[in-house]
Amino acid sequence: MRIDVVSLFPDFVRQSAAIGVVGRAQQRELLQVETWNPRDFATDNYRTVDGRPFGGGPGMVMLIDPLRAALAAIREAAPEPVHVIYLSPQGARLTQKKVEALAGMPRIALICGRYEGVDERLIEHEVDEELSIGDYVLSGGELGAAVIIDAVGRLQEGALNDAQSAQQDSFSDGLLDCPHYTRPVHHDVWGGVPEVLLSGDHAAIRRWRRKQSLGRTWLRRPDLLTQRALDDESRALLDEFRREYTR
Ligand SMILES: NC(=O)c1ccc(NCc2ccccc2N2CCOCC2)nc1
Repeated sequence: MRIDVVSLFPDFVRQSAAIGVVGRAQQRELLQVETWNPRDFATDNYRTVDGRPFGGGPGMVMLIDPLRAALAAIREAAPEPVHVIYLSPQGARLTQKKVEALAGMPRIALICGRYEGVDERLIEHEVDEELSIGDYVLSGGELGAAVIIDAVGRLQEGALNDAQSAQQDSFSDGLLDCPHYTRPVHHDVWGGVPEVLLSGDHAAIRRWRRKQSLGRTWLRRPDLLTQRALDDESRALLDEFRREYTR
């Protein structure tokens, strides 16, 4: 999968994508991240990329043409069609479901706005999808781009090892994760570890973990539960958790 990023701060995007699982996915050529600076496509001597807003008001707006020229170069750089995404507070909330859809695409381009954003005509004519990583304001779209690169990059076939993809499974079915423990089995300040995890009874451990995921989702994010039907076994486990919890 190829991801092209339009940003006035290409180093930030490149460096954040060069570490960890995503960096390794790039080394293995499971993922390719390229950055494009609109300033390199500005035609005036001052390499201008922003303009004063029509209608007045504070701040500046990113000009159409440097962004349009960067997108043309991106399209030119490889044959596959490009799905163009604009990161902004006005976008649809990014979810794991959306991440999985994006991860299946051959190419996406991410436009990172700075200043007060970009000229609306660029969005109308060049952007396929506007996405937000959450209901808060950032100084630029680059952190959103880094989030998408990570979430999508780690889903590329072969990016995660077996342990990591197992971890992925517990999240990807729309529930919160269960608690995790490691040594010491008894911490002198914070006590012990749930007995079942030391039992070696793998069926019971699986059951306990599923029950914890369901219970935590019910306690912390009940909205996630309304979005998915539970099978009979899960329903029974959650009822058991709820009975124990309210006792
Ligand atoms: N939630 C998100 O995904 C998110 C994304 C970007 C972003 N900022 C860059 C930006 C991009 C587009 C439009 C406006 C702006 N902003 C510029 C600075 O002023 C506020 C508006 N902020 C939050």
